[in-house]
Amino acid sequence: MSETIKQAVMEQLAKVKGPDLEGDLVSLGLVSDVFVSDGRVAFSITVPAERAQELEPLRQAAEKVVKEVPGVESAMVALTAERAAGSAKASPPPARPAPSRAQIGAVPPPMQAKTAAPQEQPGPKPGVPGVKRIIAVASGKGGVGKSTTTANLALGLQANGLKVGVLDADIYGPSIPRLFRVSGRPEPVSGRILKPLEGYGVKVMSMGFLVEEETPMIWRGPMVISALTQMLREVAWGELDVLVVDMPPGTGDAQLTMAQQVPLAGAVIVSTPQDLALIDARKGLNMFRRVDVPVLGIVENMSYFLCPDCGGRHDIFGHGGARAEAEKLGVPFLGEVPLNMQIRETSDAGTPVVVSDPESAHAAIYRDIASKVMGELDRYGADGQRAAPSIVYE
Ligand SMILES: Nc1ncnc2c1ncn2[C@@H]1O[C@H](COP(=O)(O)OP(=O)(O)OP(=O)(O)O)[C@@H](O)[C@H]1O
Repeated sequence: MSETIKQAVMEQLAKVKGPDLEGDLVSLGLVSDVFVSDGRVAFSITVPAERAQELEPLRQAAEKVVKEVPGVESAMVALTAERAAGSAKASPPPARPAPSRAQIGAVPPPMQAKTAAPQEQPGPKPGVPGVKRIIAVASGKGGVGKSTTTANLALGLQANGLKVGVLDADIYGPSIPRLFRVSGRPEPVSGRILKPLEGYGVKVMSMGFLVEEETPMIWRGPMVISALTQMLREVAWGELDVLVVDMPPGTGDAQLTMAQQVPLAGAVIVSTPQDLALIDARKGLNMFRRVDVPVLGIVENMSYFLCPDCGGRHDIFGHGGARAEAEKLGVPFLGEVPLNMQIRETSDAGTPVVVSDPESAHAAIYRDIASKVMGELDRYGADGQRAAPSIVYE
């Protein structure tokens, strides 16, 4: 069945003209392997990185024709950049005679990824040697302070005596390099294995190290998943008590597949108190429950505003929503972080408050959240499977 669909998909794609309206996507060799699973189709089209935005209509056209194939329920089409080996910049794709595996744009040769089918196989998830626990920090939508929380939580765990690493999987806007003030390219230690960079004693690996800043964030779907698995498994993490994964915001297919493929011991959901963010947070919660990953709790970020002038506390976003929601949903409430200039300035300057002002009340809040996360982790096995809640709330 899936072979028939695959063939029909290729036939449809052969009707779509290439980026310069010469030839078609298939004969130009721009289509990656096509993955088919339960009516879900995923593939990528290779384009020059600098033309990604301009070629969005091409992506949409390909998606549209593929959805017309009988038996196809959804199509995940990604534009990926191809680059010359050893070069950081994407180069125009050479015409190829036949469809070939697409390469991940801007990934240096040791990281070049094989494509992987999203959601095709849950299978056993092997752990990462030396890493005791992997946890995800997620948010239902962007801009809620997920990366700021990831960085300060990781540093809080370290302040509580743990050996910690951070894997920045937020491909849409990797902010971990900035938060830890680390840059450069990870060097290979042996073969394909890369050495993570280090900031404030925390080992850090990020998609941001592997792409040029100006490279459009066009990595989506299956490409991203395989890059993520390689960042997990082809990085010399060494001995870690906890590896904290900063997930991309949202609850789409890419996030679900990540949640499925990474051997997670648990997930922390970051939300602002607004209703909308909470609805999104609830979606995030359900996403992890669907794949049997325990939700370790919810952090309410930008919970309230302490006025530096009058000293008054202002619940500008209607504080308390996340605590009530957590109680309703039966997940731990990990703490509330105020909307605060110091948190913002220290994050944006790459000196998160837990390290730059450890005596401050804000640093204490993050350490407390870290302690609660540790307490929750103790309740589950390293694979997060034992005693994972199975109820999905709608
Ligand atoms: N508690 C806070 N008080 C003040 N500013 C904050 C707080 N938390 C985060 N910020 C600021 O909000 C902005 C967004 O934060 P951050 O990048 O952590 O969010 P995010 O959810 O990871 O965003 P994205 O989804 O876009 O990656 C940053 O400028 C950060 O400094």
